[in-house]
Amino acid sequence: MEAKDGQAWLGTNGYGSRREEDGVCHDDSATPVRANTVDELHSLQRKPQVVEDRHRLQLQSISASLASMTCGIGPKLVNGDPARKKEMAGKAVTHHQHHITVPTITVSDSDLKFTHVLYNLSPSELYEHAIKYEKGSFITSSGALATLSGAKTGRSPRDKRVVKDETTDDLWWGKGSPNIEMDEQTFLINRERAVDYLNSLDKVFVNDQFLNWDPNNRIKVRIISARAYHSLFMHNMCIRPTYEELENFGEPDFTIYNAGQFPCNRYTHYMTSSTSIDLNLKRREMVILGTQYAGEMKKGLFSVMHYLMPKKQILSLHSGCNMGRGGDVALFFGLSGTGKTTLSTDRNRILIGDDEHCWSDNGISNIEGGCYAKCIDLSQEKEPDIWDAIKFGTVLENVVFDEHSREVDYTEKSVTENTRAAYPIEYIANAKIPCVGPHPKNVILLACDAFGVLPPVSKLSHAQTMYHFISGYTALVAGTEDGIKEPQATFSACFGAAFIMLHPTRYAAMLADKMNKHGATGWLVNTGWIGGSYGVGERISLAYTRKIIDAIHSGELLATSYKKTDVFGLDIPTKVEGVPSELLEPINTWEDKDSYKLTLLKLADLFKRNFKVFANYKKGGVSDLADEIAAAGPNF
Ligand SMILES: Nc1ncnc2c1ncn2[C@@H]1O[C@H](COP(=O)(O)OP(=O)(O)OP(=O)(O)O)[C@@H](O)[C@H]1O
Ligand SMILES: O=C([O-])CC(=O)C(=O)O
Ligand SMILES: [Ca+2]
Ligand SMILES: [Mn+2]
Repeated sequence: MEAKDGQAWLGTNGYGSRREEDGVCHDDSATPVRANTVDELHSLQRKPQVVEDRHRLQLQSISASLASMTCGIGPKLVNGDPARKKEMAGKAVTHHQHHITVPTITVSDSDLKFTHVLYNLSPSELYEHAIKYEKGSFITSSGALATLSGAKTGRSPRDKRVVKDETTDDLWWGKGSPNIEMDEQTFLINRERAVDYLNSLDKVFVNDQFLNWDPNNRIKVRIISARAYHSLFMHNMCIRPTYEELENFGEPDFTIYNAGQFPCNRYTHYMTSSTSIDLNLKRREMVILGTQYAGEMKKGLFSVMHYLMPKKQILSLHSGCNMGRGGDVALFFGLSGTGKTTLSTDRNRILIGDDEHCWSDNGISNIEGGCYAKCIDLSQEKEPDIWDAIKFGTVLENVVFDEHSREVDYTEKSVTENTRAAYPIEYIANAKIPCVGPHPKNVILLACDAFGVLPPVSKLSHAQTMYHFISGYTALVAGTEDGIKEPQATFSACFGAAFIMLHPTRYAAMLADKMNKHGATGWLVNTGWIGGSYGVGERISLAYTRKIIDAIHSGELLATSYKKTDVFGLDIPTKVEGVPSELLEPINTWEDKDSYKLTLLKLADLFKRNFKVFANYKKGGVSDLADEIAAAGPNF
């Protein structure tokens, strides 16, 4: 048989044939190919890569990002891959191993050592890197990439620092604020430490992606990291650029240097541990040292949006969001673990996003391109859509699985209670792409009340909505923030004090204004305990909470009759379709009524004391509302 230029060999009849010789049947129906070795055969799998000017510009841009502050110019670039030494020829070469959409670039500070830059790799490539090089990375039975985040399995809010300079006067500083100051010089020391670390590696991953589905307010982000896990996580969580968008990406608006495997130097000023997450708004950069928990990148960028968006009169929100078939949009506010992801992911509705949104004059837009679901006790029966999203491409953090079958045991907490799945939003079957929607009709405040005294649902007046939004009460569920081992009552302004950059009243004023203007109704939903506090009672079933949420969406709860509670003065419905009526009033489910009353007063007192600092705050623009809002809290 003859080879025909560049064509695979075909059988004599062009299709392969069956011949009978010596009474033996030879099956040569398989089409032979022109290759003498496995390597040659392998090379036929790939399409040739063309190195274009634009790719050269991208390399230059990445080189500038990775430049040491003290050395001036950025590291030298060559194409290559650490596993393919022969390509380290010291110059840009056209090579056939890679498809054009996944250029592999090499960067170095010295001519002697090269650091390979792996630019916007695909999930398949990132899987291969993770499995080959990162201990604890495995493919689970459903196809997800199981990985370990190391010693930190939750965020470290006490290690967050924000550079204080002339541009950050309007930030929220001081008591209660998440913004712990650092100076520019110290930031540069940590930045240099991260850049030196990254440049010392054989390879780094670079993601160029977008945040915010609102095309007028989109920002370009670059994430430089050392692990395929981090790159795949951000691939899933940020908005993925199309080929054309990537070609025209240009310079990023914000850059993350994730050197999480490497600690900060505790002798450095402002450092109180070996972990540091440093935000510099003027330089538009973030440095991560001493934690590999990927949520730091996600929430670090969220903080940036909480700074940039309000400057444009756009409200940034720690909320989930979904939409009914009729176009009615609901927001789900709540702290970590209260149910934003679980309840916004709803078979009967269209998912706009599970965690971070913007509310502009044009409506709602998701900031992210993916979802980040808690996995503890996940079941196919209770959360079928999240279950189905855990497949090839999904990052599964810190889960425990069977060594042989690779079946995940979602009840296992031995690594952490904060097990997580990060998947692209289109893995949810009824996601809305692009992730935007009209102005919300319902604003649902979720609280996971470990005291068990808040009603499962109440309708809020305007002032009550503001009061509870500013209070941001919940019982923090174990594990999401480092060091918290069991549920405890907590207040977090705007249901996200760890991420907001301005004073809470600034966001509250914007929310009040938007809800007024667009006629949205506020609700308080307790997804926490009934029948007693944590330890005595139990968490309300997800099935009941879903019924309550259904009744809010359908309008059923607007039409029903209400009863006012003591102390908190909440309006509770007397009937909700599918939920036992006695459950709607907490005192009914408590055996020990005296204990209920004491607990109610205890919680009310905690609310009161927490709100004091806000009640007197006049700077934020809600001053005329302040008295009314303060009065909307508990009275006793
Ligand atoms: N009645 C309930 N309502 C909502 N969630 C419940 C309920 N009972 C149990 N859960 C569980 O509580 C958890 C809610 O977590 P979810 O991922 O929705 O939190 P989140 O608000 O999105 O937090 P984060 O901001 O950290 O992502 C899930 O594990 C869910 O299964
Ligand atoms: O940031 C995280 O680790 C998870 C999350 O969504 C939150 O805490 O709100
Ligand atoms: Ca979530
Ligand atoms: Mn969140």
